[in-house]
Amino acid sequence: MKHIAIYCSNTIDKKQLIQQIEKNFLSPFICKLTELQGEVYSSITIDKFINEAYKHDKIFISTDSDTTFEEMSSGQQRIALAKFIFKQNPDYVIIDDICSNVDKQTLSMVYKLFEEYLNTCLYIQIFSRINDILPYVSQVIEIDNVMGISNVFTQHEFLLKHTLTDVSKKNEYTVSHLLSEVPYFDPLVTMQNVTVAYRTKPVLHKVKWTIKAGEFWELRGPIGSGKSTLLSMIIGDNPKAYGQDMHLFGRKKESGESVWEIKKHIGYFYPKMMQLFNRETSIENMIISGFYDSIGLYIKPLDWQRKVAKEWMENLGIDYNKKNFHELSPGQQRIILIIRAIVKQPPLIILDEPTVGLDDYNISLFVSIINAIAQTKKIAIIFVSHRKEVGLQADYLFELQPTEYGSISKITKLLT
Ligand SMILES: Nc1ncnc2c1ncn2[C@@H]1O[C@H](COP(=O)(O)OP(=O)(O)OP(=O)(O)O)[C@@H](O)[C@H]1O
Repeated sequence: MKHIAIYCSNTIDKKQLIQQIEKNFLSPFICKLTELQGEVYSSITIDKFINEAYKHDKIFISTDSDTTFEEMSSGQQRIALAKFIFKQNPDYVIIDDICSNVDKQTLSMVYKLFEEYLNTCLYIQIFSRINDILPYVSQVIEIDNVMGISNVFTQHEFLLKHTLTDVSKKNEYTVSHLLSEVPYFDPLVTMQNVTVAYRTKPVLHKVKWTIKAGEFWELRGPIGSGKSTLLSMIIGDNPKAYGQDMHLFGRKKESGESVWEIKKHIGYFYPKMMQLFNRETSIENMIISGFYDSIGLYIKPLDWQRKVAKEWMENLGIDYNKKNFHELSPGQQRIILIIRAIVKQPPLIILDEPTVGLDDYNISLFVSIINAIAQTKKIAIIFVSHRKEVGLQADYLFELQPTEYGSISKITKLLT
């Protein structure tokens, strides 16, 4: 079987690309796919199944446990999708962004599963990070930003070209001039013996965490270990936070604060946010909505807010030349949403898997933005990723380690 890969930047609309592939976009290189049975391993498929399940009240992917597909963590959904795909006996699988959302151990399980069908199933990989290329891909097709084929390589030629070119073009920023007064709390967050279970399933066990002003934290843990659960309790979106020993921004939890009072002090990004934007909004308004903690802007922006948004975009060299947020690719949208999280200069920024779907260039852009903010020591950052992003200079590592009672926490000071 001659497996093939498409290398593209994150400006490409993957949904459209997948549709094109299904309609024989690659027919000069592989057999006609329209006559074959195909599946798509992608977060796009996961979102589609979840939407369909809500709309039709129907289960598309059943699970082995009593957790539904929608309730699963993003990594758990990835494995469930991979298993589901091979049960359909596909002739081909389009594999989009194979390394995202899973920890190392789970990724090797996914690799193994794909390797099992290597000789009977055709793989078409879509990737945006050079190191993600699957070893058994023989041909690589590079496409440009308008989905035209710009180069065709063997894997060896492709790797040779990209190791010779410096893909991680270094971006160096200073942002201290963009940050004026950041509200100061000491500490910002404390958690004592936080213990959470969903139905009978323990998730967090006696977790302790103190986050002080200006600290940069990396939060890691295997899939399903409770990272998003923990963050949603800080953000104020999870009812499990009630009854816990938590102090947020100088106040004990449940001392009469509203969710909006908490959100005022936090800028955040989490992957599911991408699905919440269903109105047409300009890029500028999307950034400014960060001042209001709304998703999209529903009132006229003030002049000073427009000025701040413009300064951030200019400082970071963002010129997508398009006015509508929806016209951007998911990768570009992520960068805009990260600026949206920063723009109000909150004392705490929470970024849950912000680099998923970004290409090598935008990862390096992201790393520089975050390092520049961290260096000001004014804003605390919590960054979650299964991948170690080269160059990111966190001060502390907060790890969740699963046990039979739920995940326990471990803190390590990092040497940067
Ligand atoms: N609403 C819910 N109902 C039932 N179980 C849930 C719910 N939300 C989360 N869970 C379960 O809690 C556990 C922790 O999920 P969480 O999303 O916090 O993990 P995570 O560490 O962020 O995982 P990942 O790295 O895969 O994103 C998972 O086993 C998940 O299935």
